[in-house]
Amino acid sequence: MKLFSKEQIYEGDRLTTERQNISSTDLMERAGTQIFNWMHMRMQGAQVPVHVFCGIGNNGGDGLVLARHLTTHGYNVITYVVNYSETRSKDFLINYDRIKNVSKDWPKMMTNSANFPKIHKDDIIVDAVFGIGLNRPPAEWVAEIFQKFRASSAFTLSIDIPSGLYTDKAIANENAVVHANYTLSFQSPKLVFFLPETAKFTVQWEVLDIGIDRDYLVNTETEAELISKFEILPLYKPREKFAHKGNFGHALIIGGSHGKIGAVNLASRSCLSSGAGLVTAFVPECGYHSLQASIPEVMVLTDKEERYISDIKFNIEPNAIGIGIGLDTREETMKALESFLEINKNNLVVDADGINIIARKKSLLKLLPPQTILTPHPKELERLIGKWSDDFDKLDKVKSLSSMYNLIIVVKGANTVIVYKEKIYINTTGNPGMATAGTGDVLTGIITGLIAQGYEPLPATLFAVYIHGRSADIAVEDYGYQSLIASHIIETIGEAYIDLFKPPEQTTEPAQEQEEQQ
Ligand SMILES: NC(=O)C1=CN([C@@H]2O[C@H](COP(=O)(O)OP(=O)(O)OC[C@H]3O[C@@H](n4cnc5c(N)ncnc54)[C@H](O)[C@@H]3O)[C@@H](O)[C@H]2O)[C@@H](O)CC1
Ligand SMILES: Nc1ncnc2c1ncn2[C@@H]1O[C@H](COP(=O)(O)OP(=O)(O)O)[C@@H](O)[C@H]1O
Ligand SMILES: [K+]
Repeated sequence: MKLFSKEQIYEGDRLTTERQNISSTDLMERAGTQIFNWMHMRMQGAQVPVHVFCGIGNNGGDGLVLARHLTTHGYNVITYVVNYSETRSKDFLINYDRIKNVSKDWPKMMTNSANFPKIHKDDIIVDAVFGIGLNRPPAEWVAEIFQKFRASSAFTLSIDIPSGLYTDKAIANENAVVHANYTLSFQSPKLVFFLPETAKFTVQWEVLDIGIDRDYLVNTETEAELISKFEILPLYKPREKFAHKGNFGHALIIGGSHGKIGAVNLASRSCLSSGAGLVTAFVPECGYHSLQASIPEVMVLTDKEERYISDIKFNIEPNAIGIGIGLDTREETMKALESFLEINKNNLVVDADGINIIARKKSLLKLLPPQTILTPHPKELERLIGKWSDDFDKLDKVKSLSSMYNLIIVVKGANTVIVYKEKIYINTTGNPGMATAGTGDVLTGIITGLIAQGYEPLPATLFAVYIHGRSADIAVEDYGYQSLIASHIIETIGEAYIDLFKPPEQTTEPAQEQEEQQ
């Protein structure tokens, strides 16, 4: 699913009115009516007090349309205008007149937080104060109103975006943002719903279709894209009946040191389970027996050193190499990695200590082959790009590193973000059960396995991140967040593949729940 920028959304609105020959007021009517339909379907006329707080722009206009329909359908609705500016939008004013025609209870004007009404925790708050037009911090009294929403504990439904969030930059003050239980977003979810610092402002979100011009939606390239089954399924490479293991490539996993051979075990097993034809592990001598005994399917090559890797030499011709897991960062291993990179021409996935070594010696970056994949967790990323001031700054820094060295960078975490040059892909699978040792090693194995069997680096990365999270989502059903371990994720890779071909359970766009609330 494309994530449109604020400018693209405004342009889509404008083009829609032009091509469908409707006014912006008509489009607002559609938007507000969609919100009303959504509430009406769920409330079925219930007389719970609904407090609709409207700003003075078009987001407020949506709120007024909603309040009018709620009123005419007999709901118990109280409407407020949070009068933060005298510059009211045209469509706000039109709808302000329209609501006055259907009710004797005109919207209550608020110019400070002192006249905030009493709101019971079982009431409903609709937040239509700011939409995507927010361009500077809300006034202090408006922020106080947002805090009063929260203090009331009433269910809070935000229209389009929780008020106080920008679409394209970080917030300055967490207290000046509405904490929504649910956000109904027009046409496309907003990027900030997925970033660590701002995802928490809405527990769930859902997209409402307001009939924006189809051609525009289909043909407009966005900088960000949400990755779910719909995007992944077309990347899948089916197997032919007469295929043999030679068709699915040879993957090489290089890593391990004394006490960290398990990382190579996990990556090699997940590499096999992702479908690679052959998998070889290259480890220090101490890893030989445990690997041979525990995964008979994997071939093992060893370094001459017992406890660490000192010289990466092999007599096979792999199609893809995953390197760095459990590797250690001692001097000898750093040198071995550098010598290897100087001669390597293979597709590479670099993880863990592989990244730490590169972060220590940045000149190694230029030795990486085109479209090398780096899979840093937050600490490794910080070593690589330095500290960032906020999520947007982080993404900018990752994009410039990716562009400068032609790298695919997997920023791991809840909603893993894959960055390639200026484009970002946000994964939708995965859960907090994955915050456990070794799950990153599993991801490295899957990406390497997919490249080995013929996937191009970028599709391989998207596919792997999706499947890795999906496997964990399947496994967590049996194990729960606490007892899920990396090996369980490997065991469910098969089910995650099969799941790709199951029809979706819901026909409409499901609501998306932020993980922290589960
Ligand atoms: N453009 C359209 O045709 C449609 C717009 N829609 C709604 O319109 C919203 C965007 O509306 P607007 O562009 O009017 O913007 P908002 O309603 O988000 O904000 C209103 C205006 O307040 C001003 N402002 C921004 N930050 C402020 C601050 N901190 N203090 C005081 N004033 C501030 C800005 O001039 C801004 O335009 C969307 O989020 C969506 O809800 C929907 O009705 C669908 C159709
Ligand atoms: N809260 C979370 N929600 C979803 N995915 C998560 C969460 N925490 C961690 N993960 C995923 O688990 C993996 C952890 O990788 P990493 O930190 O490298 O683990 P390790 O180094 O132990 O192998 C990443 O793929 C990351 O995206
Ligand atoms: K809002």
